[in-house]
Order: sequence, then C-alpha cells, then structure tokens
Amino acid sequence: MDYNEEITDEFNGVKLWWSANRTTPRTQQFSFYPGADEKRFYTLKFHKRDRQVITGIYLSHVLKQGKAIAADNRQRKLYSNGAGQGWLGNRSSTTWTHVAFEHPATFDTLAMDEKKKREIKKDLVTFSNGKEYYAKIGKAWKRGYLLYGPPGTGKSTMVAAMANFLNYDVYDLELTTVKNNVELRRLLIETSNKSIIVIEDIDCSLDLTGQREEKKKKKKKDDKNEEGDPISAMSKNEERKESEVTLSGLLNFIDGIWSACGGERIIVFTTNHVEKLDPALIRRGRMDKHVEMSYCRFEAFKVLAKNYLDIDSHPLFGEIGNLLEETDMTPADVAENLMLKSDDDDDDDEVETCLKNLIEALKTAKEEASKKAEEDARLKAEKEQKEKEEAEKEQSVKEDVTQDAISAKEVKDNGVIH
Ligand SMILES: Nc1ncnc2c1ncn2[C@@H]1O[C@H](COP(=O)(O)OP(=O)(O)OP(=O)(O)O)[C@@H](O)[C@H]1O
Repeated sequence: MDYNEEITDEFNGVKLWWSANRTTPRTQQFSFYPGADEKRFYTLKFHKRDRQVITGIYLSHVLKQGKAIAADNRQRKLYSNGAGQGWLGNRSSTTWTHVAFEHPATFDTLAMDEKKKREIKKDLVTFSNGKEYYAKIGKAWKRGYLLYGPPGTGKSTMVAAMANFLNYDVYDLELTTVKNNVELRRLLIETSNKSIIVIEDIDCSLDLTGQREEKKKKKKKDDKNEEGDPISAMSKNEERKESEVTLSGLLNFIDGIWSACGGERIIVFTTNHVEKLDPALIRRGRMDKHVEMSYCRFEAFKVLAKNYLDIDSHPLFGEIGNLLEETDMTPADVAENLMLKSDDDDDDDEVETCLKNLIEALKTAKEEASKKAEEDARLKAEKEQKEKEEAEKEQSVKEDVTQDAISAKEVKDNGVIH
C-alpha cells in the first residue's frame, strides 16, 4: 500500500477502509539514517456499530492472513553442512551454509500411488497444525519419516515435494562430516523451526550397520602402507578422521533431547537398503512413518506422462501399462525416456517417439530381467546340488567312521583277528 492510498475491505458483511500514513518529525535534526524518525501507521475506519466484529475477529484474521502471506513469500533455504577449515588448514567444526531452495517438485508432479500421496499429505497437514496436540501429549513437535526404496524411485524428490508443500526449509545433514555427538547436537540446535532435516542414505552415513569392523581393517591396512611415508601419513591423518557420531547419539537426537530449542521439525532418513538398518533406529515412534518408494507402475507413469509430455492419454498407454505391471523400472528411468528432444511439446510425432522409446526400454528391461531370473535359478540349482553332494559326502565319511569304530570294538571284544 502506498502512503495516502485508501483501500476498501469487506469482512462478514462489514465494510471497512484502510489507509497508510506516516508522520515526519517537526525538528529537522541531522540523521545518518534518512527517515529514521519517521512514524508509519495504518488507519482503519469502520462504523462504530461494527466495533465488536473488528476488534473481536477481524484483526486476528488480518494478522493470520498476513503471516500466511509472509510465509508464502518467504525465500526458503537449503542448508548443508560441510567440514570447515581451521587456521592451520586442519579440519574444524562443520557449519551450516545455505543457498536458496528452488526445487520445483510438488506432490502433483511426484509419480506415485495417489492414495499414498493423499495419506502423506494428510499426515503432514495434521503434523503442521498439531502444535497444541503435541504440547498436550507432552511430545516434542517433530515427526520422523523413513523413505526407502531402490535408487531413482524419488526419495529426494519426495523430500523436496514435502518442503514445498509445507513451506519449510531443508537441512541436508551429511553425517560423515560431523565429528561427534556434541557437534551433531550443536548443528541440530542451530536448525530453525519449520524445517525438514534430511539424512540421505543413512545406511552409508554411519557405522550403524555393522560396517565398523570392515573400515577398521581397511584403516589398519592403509596405516601399514604408509609406515614408510610419514609426510603422506600426516596429511592424510586429518582428512581421514572418521565421524564418531554413534547410534545412541543419533537416537537421542531423534528422541528429542534437543526439543527444548523449539519444535516443528520433520526428520527424514532415506535409504536404499532398509533391511540393513538397526531396528532401534527406525522403530515406530522414532521414524513415525515408513514410506516405500517403489518402481513405476501405470498410475505413476500417467503422472510422468503429464509432467513430461503434457498428455493424459494415448493409444500406446495400454501397451505401456501392461509392460509396467510386469517390469520393474524406476520412475527416474521412465522419466529419462519421456524427455522431449526438442522444446515443442505439441509435436505429436515427438510424443509418440518418446512413448515408443519407453516401450523398447521396457521390453529390453523385461528380457534382461527374465535372463537374470533364469541365471539366478541356474546358480541356485547348482548351489543346491553342490550342497547336496557335500552333505552326502559328509554322511558317507560319518558312516565310514562309524564302521571303523564298530570294527575296532569287535577287535577289542574278540581279540586280534589274523
Ligand atoms: N517418483 C518420482 N516422481 C517424479 N520424478 C521422479 C520420481 N522418481 C524419480 N524421479 C526423477 O528421477 C530423478 C532421480 O530421482 P531421486 O533423486 O528423487 O531418486 P532417489 O530415490 O532419491 O535416488 P537415490 O537413492 O539414488 O538418491 C529425479 O530428479 C526425478 O526427475
């Protein structure tokens, strides 16, 4: 609103007039900051019979709307943590740095089962409106999501869609650069409200899955190789400092030790190997919602076809639908085939070429999958045969030993037989 401009509003049948004003100071003192002494205010005019409505509900309605608009217009941020450099070039504590978050993914463009999408959106809305509820039940206002599925099924895309849906910032937490639990806690305390904290590929981020021994062995081997080269050993020493963040450190964070610093945070773990994760890490209550991101089926394909080709139907959809039901292809691979090669998405030939390419790719994938299944079956049969032969061999050795024992007993009982 400009100064001296007046706008009319209407609320529940009540008409009112807003105007923006300012006062300039009478004394003409010198100031470094032009306009520092200026007073700005809004004037609201309405009929006195409507006073109750205006002071009762209208003003809080305006404040609420204002906050919502400010939140919508807010430039959201994508934070990531990286190892900083100390004075001597050594590794110092990791800190958050940020860039503008501008990922275009939304739930509309996310290719997945519609029912699942609706369920997730409902869960997110319930969470973000749940301030009083969380306070009432005495729980930290946070929610954990575990997104699991093969690479390219849209786990990162889902995080972006969630952030855009809720208007939250995203903190991409790289655990391997966090020195220890103390540093983890500091980083988490520095996160702001209304944010999603993501740990991608949690199975690779930490020694939470029994890989610690492997790494120790490798380190021992490297140390041995560097024994004769102290300079390279010194320079690598800093670089190689492993994260000492522990499972219990991470569990404490999820359980809300840091909840004293406020709420409204969503924690997301993504993994390609859910079976590798420690059950303590992903039990319900910590990771409240487990979402499987799966291969592209027909319903998800239709979303991609709309996104990439701007079509809702096509005579080739039937064939594609059948192939997708029989073949496991990730949405990322399907999307790759649907990328137009020119910028003319009205070009019917181009659309058809894309769909035909996809059909070819699906047929190839189907053939490869069936070859692989045959090969797996052959290897399995071979293995079973080998195990059977070994068991038989073992059994025959056992029988020989028993026979020897019987013969020895007979010799003992009956004397030496010549
Ligand atoms: N479900 C999906 N809906 C829409 N686009 C998708 C989907 N899955 C994958 N894509 C497309 O494929 C690309 C890769 O997907 P994304 O990085 O989200 O997969 P991911 O499961 O996180 O993979 P990774 O496990 O390798 O990190 C995305 O940029 C997006 O264009």
